[in-house]
Amino acid sequence: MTGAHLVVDAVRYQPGPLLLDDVSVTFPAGQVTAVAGPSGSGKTTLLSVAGGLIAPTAGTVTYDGAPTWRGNGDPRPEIAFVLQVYGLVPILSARENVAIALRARGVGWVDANDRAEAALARFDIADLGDRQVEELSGGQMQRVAVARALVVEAPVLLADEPTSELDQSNADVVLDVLRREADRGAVVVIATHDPAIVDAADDHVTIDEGRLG
Ligand SMILES: Nc1ncnc2c1ncn2[C@@H]1O[C@H](COP(=O)(O)OP(=O)(O)OP(=O)(O)O)[C@@H](O)[C@H]1O
Repeated sequence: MTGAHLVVDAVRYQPGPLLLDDVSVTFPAGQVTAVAGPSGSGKTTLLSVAGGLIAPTAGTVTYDGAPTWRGNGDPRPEIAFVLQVYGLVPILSARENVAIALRARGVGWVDANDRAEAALARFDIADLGDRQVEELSGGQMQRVAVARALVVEAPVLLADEPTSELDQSNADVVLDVLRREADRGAVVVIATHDPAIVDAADDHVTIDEGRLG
């Protein structure tokens, strides 16, 4: 763990409409930071630019001294996401969906499967490992997506509404695991409109109409 911060500096994102307007924020290592704001305020857009999925129109995002945008929308291996639309492969099993995140980072099949199984167990869905993701409920899919992001032990974790489909006890498990990721030194950012998550975070920033408040 490097302990580097994720630094968003004077970012504008304007694919047509102005969606991020002069946003500067540092997401520190070892801390859970909430990005709070109403629906449509720009939380997903900020996480996407911060994590290097889309290029800023102006300004920079850097992690450990290098830009997160690599020119093609492929995130750096140090950055893991829980996306709102999950990004799971519907015809693969829950375990395979988690294991491919490790396979993409060079982990062998046997090890990847074992670690995927353990990650599913953390979220109480080990029994669903063989099920195709398209057969799962929304909340079960969300836990597979969280397990996939967590299993790679990335130093940067960007989670977009990671508990929106979960009941309170499963939401508590996910928040607890994200907290532990920060405790081991990761940058953890959670986009949310849930005041309870904002309260549980170490710090928060507020976004409205693409501007930080
Ligand atoms: N590529 C795009 N082109 C034009 N408008 C866009 C594009 N992407 C997002 N938007 C708009 O930008 C605004 C911010 O969207 P974003 O998804 O970042 O909001 P959000 O805060 O994450 O909302 P929610 O809480 O509903 O997920 C919205 O009005 C959305 O419709």
